[in-house]
Amino acid sequence: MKLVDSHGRRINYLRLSVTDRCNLRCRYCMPAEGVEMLSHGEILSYEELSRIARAAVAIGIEKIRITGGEPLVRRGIVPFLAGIAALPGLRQLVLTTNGILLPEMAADLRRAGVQRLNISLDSLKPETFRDITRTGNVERVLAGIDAAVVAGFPPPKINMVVMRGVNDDEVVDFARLTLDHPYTVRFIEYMPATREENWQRLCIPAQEVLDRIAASHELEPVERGAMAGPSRDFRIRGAVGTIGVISAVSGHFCGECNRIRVTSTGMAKSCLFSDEGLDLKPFLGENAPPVLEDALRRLVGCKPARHGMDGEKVEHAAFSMAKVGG
Ligand SMILES: Nc1nc2c(ncn2[C@@H]2O[C@H](COP(=O)(O)OP(=O)(O)OP(=O)(O)O)[C@@H](O)[C@H]2O)c(=O)[nH]1
Ligand SMILES: C[S@@+](CC[C@H](N)C(=O)[O-])C[C@H]1O[C@@H](n2cnc3c(N)ncnc32)[C@H](O)[C@@H]1O
Ligand code: SF4
Ligand code: SF4
Repeated sequence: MKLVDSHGRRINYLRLSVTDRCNLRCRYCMPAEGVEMLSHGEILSYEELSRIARAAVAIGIEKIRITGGEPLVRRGIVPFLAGIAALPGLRQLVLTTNGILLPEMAADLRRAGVQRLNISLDSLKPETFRDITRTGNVERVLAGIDAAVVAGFPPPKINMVVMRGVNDDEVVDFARLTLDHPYTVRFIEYMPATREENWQRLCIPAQEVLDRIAASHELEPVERGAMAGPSRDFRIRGAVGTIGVISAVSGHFCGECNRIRVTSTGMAKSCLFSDEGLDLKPFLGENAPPVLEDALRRLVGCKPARHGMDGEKVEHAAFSMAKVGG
């Protein structure tokens, strides 16, 4: 079954957030203190999240990405993932993580049926990494990447949010990782989720990132795979891995958007930057699959054509990336 929105875009990808909690405190995602965590009662149970996933697949979703907060900090995540992986009709179950818990969990995730991992890593320098994440140890993430490969995952996608004056001096180092590792390293434009003053100062346009790499390495475009996300991909000539840019702010990719989101409290969002969500909680009763499916179809029906951001202005209300799941 094909799910198409009112702008003619095929919607086949659900980003499902399972928690707002996290074992890091990245500066661009969470404030240092005073983060209001949701209570257990507010967070959907695994049974409820599974019902949403089932309904989504029933109406045409083929790829589910589990995100958070940090999805691996929620207790019981492995059996939940195994249940989602077994949904008939689902073609891809993938997960985005900060990698901190992968050394212990990678093998179990693979056994549960997760097909691919995207791992966030913003610096290879221990001090810069700690500064960005406020608490993190980069060695844990590097060990997590190794553990994922040993567990049999395909080479991970590594997500780096590029911030001027913070970690942009490492762009070429990250790109060079792909010379002898089969990773896909993706450079993400910093997004003004919280609408902070002077966000433009931090945000480096994807084209500038590409130009910096191209100054010392020849880049060739790479074809987009089926159900590809927003990344535009390239290869340094002769490299075993690839690089990608996610130009969330500048050259936006909304025309090819294929996704919807559901937060861990059951708020469905038709766009990352939508101010309104559709509360799915009233539709989560045990005997309500058709109502839930209808609600998700309605959500797809009101998906906006694009976000209201450009390099100068921001139209959305401030929101927490950790609550929405990126
Ligand atoms: N503006 C915008 N940014 C997005 C969207 N989807 C993902 N991103 C951002 O892209 C970055 C990487 O996201 P991932 O969780 O790795 O997911 P993805 O890029 O869809 O992954 P693939 O399916 O592997 O291509 C994060 O910073 C996300 O916030 C989107 O629909 N709109
Ligand atoms: C919210 S996190 C959730 C999953 C997991 N905790 C992680 O960090 O990979 C999902 C993605 O959103 C990205 N993200 C969060 N805040 C962002 C921002 N302000 N601009 C760009 N990307 C952001 C993160 O770098 C990460 O790749
Ligand atoms: S980006 Fe991911 S790891 Fe960093 S604080 Fe947000 S949820 Fe946690
Ligand atoms: S900003 Fe909204 S419409 Fe654009 S790609 Fe992201 S979710 Fe889709």
